[in-house]
Amino acid sequence: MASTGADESAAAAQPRAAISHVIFDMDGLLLDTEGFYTEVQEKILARYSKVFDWSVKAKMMGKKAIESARIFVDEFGLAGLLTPEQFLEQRESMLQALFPSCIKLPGVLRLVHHLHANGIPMAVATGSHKSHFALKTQNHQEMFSLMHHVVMGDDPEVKAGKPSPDIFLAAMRRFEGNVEPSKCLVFEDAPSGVAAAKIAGMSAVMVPDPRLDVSYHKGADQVLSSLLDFKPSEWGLPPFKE
Ligand SMILES: O=P(O)(O)OC[C@H](O)CO
Ligand SMILES: [Mg+2]
Repeated sequence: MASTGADESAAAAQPRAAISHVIFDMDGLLLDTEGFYTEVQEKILARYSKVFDWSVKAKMMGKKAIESARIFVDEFGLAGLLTPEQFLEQRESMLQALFPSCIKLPGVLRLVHHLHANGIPMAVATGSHKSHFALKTQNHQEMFSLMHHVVMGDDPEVKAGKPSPDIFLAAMRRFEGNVEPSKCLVFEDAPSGVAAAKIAGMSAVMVPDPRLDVSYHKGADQVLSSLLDFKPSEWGLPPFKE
């Protein structure tokens, strides 16, 4: 159930941190796109009589395309049968057909509108590259227009993908004023994303897929089953009013 202002009064007394800026991951956090990656990977694996495995997906999530492609080939024992580049080529048309139909995850709109209405600057930091970002967000323009900026995986400042802190530090630097990492709260679904946020010196709320083993939750400051469970006042942010 959605939290109320009354529910949050105790948390507000002693927040976990004094957050002033919020950075959202996109795939699997704002938008329900991770299932598309899984579906396509299963199809490609079937061509080689291999079976999808969540422990490999856990390593691929959140990374730049070529980084996750290398993990896919290595971890599924496809070296010699398929190169990372061929994997990306094989999946491309399937992903392009699926991305435009993606929907927002539960609680996303409520939280984004709430933070925007309260003047909390927000950004997106996604491992996704420009062309995939455009396909995924084409039906969600209104929400993304509320973000101060977006940093993508193919941005020149993002030398390495998550768990490198590059993308979150770039996102932080592009806010107005001098923003400290300790004032930034990152929302992530991927283990590599949580690690990147923590290495950057930020707080991390993880909203993992329930199929991800709990051992991957470690490192997150808070783990929620849905953004509907997020209580802003626990982080020094204005509480929900409804
Ligand atoms: O989770 P994101 O938004 O960093 O995206 C990364 C990949 O595109 C999908 O795992
Ligand atoms: Mg993600």
